[in-house]
Amino acid sequence: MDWISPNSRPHATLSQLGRTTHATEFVPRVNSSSNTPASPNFLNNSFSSVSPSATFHSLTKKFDEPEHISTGITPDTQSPSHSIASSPILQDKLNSTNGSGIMPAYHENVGGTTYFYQFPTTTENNITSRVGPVRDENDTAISPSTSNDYTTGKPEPSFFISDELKADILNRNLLTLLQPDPTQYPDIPQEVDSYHELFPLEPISNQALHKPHLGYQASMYKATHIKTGEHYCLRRIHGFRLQNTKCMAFVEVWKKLNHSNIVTLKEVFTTKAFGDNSMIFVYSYHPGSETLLNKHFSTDQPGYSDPFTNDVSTPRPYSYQKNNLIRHQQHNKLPEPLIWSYIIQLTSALRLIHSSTLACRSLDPTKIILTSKNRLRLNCLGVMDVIQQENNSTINHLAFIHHYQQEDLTALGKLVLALACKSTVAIQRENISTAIELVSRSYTMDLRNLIMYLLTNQRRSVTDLMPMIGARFYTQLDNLHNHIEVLDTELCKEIQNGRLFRLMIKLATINERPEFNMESTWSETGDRYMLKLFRDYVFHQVTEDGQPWIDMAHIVQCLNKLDCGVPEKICLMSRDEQSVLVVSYAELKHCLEQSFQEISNASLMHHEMSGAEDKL
Ligand SMILES: Nc1ncnc2c1ncn2[C@@H]1O[C@H](COP(=O)(O)OP(=O)(O)OP(=O)(O)O)[C@@H](O)[C@H]1O
Repeated sequence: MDWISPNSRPHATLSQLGRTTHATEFVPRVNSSSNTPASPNFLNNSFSSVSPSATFHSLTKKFDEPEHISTGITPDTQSPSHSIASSPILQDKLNSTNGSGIMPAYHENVGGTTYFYQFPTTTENNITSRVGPVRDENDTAISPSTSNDYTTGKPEPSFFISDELKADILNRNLLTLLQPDPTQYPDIPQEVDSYHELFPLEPISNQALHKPHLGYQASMYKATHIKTGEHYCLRRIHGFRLQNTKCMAFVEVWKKLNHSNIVTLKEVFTTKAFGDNSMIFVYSYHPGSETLLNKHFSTDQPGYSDPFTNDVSTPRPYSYQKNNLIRHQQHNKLPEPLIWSYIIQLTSALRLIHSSTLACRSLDPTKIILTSKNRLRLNCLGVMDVIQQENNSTINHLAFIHHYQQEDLTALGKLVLALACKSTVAIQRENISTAIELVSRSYTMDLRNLIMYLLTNQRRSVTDLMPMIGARFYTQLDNLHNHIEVLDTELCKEIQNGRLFRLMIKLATINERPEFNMESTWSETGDRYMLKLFRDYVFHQVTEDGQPWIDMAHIVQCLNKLDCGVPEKICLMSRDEQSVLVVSYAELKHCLEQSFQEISNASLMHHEMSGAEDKL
């Protein structure tokens, strides 16, 4: 560190000054005052190690290759003057040295050859306009991942998570945090067992006639666990009185099932909180999910109509109906890879269920939920076991498991047929042969054979389906791995951002702290003064005409270098321009750690707040 104007840095200690290493590496001349120890040849000297690309193209490069900066593990430590090039404050000062407003020339010796460079004029080199897009504070302009690079088809690199993923995550967070309006839902209890903040996931009215579980009415709520704050999905079976606890044996087995295509059952209990005897099944909550019925068979979707539904008011000849079906199928059919993806996920879940001596027993489009990227999960598992055990307590349901498993496979066949015809009516007995014919016309024989196997064979097993799926399994696996890779890349970015965020917490905790240890000027003196100037250097740069200059690349690069504590030196200037410090990132890092440690220790001592430092 070089101390250029001592009078404006009151409390610098000798030891701090003594930490200075190889200070002559970069000695800027900020003004021409006689007490400045800089050499008259400073401009030439100071840029002697600059490579042209690192100077003139630094900003462009940063935007071209932001990943290098955001990862920042090995920041460029070779070009101290890079800091000057990217600092309009210093450029301003350097401009003023020749009074012409044009940056002076400098030269560089590379392998014995001297290259001469001249800074572009201010208008050409208008930093603000060069970095114009970054001025969007919502980072939309600096995170070009929103827009694809249409020439290459690849998303442009960004410092931040992609907009699509961000929107998906934010949407899920939003749905998770939704709070019920008590005036809108006065009948919903405040608390149900260990859960509160119940929020209905479907309209509650008009449900009295809708009895999806063997004649029992059901409703679905999002809820928060009182103790853990975690979110769950409560399926309430209305008016259900549990007489014996035999069924709990099933519940225990279901609770142990953990599979990526199953909505996990957490617990089951009875309650009178709703004013009746209700049975509550607690499931994991998957925000933003919709049922398969809603996704592919809902008449609410614009343009959807079930092709197998006849208009009874205008009867048509059979040939007309058939042609109509074929035409409809050609225009509306689901892509075959999507159907196979569903088959793979469903059979994967069924495989685990059946091998656990259980049966799904509710394999229909209302009991399958979908989240983004066509992730499918079997829902409401265990409900049928509990209800049926209660209704027929004398029957040994375990003995019927094989039969139920066969029913699952028939249900799977019907579901695949319904998907392939995009019709829930297609699976009615009178429509099945037409539906199969449609599938033969529109899809591969493999799909038809799978449906036929499931709908016609007597003794079937889910493992028999694996050879029929065949190499499509590899495609599914490949897609998943590719998706994991995308998420991994996004996660890497956010890890780096988290690292910089922790660094900024430290800086912000120290900067402008009004009083510490009875010292009112603590944050303005000693090591902290350097950090204050550094904060200005990173965040408060202005252009020559005093306009704010915001360059994400500059900010990220500076923070990365600080985090690494590289030996590169930068020139910090006070706002009154009376003092200039030449200091290395290593020294700044040391100051930051020491100052934060001081605050952290005091905080622990006085408030017994644990682990602020460890967490950071
Ligand atoms: N585990 C869950 N996590 C998040 N949302 C869920 C979950 N289970 C269901 N949902 C959502 O709750 C809503 C209602 O689910 P429900 O199972 O009651 O569907 P439904 O079509 O009304 O079926 P039913 O005829 O059985 O009532 C659906 O929008 C569904 O996506």
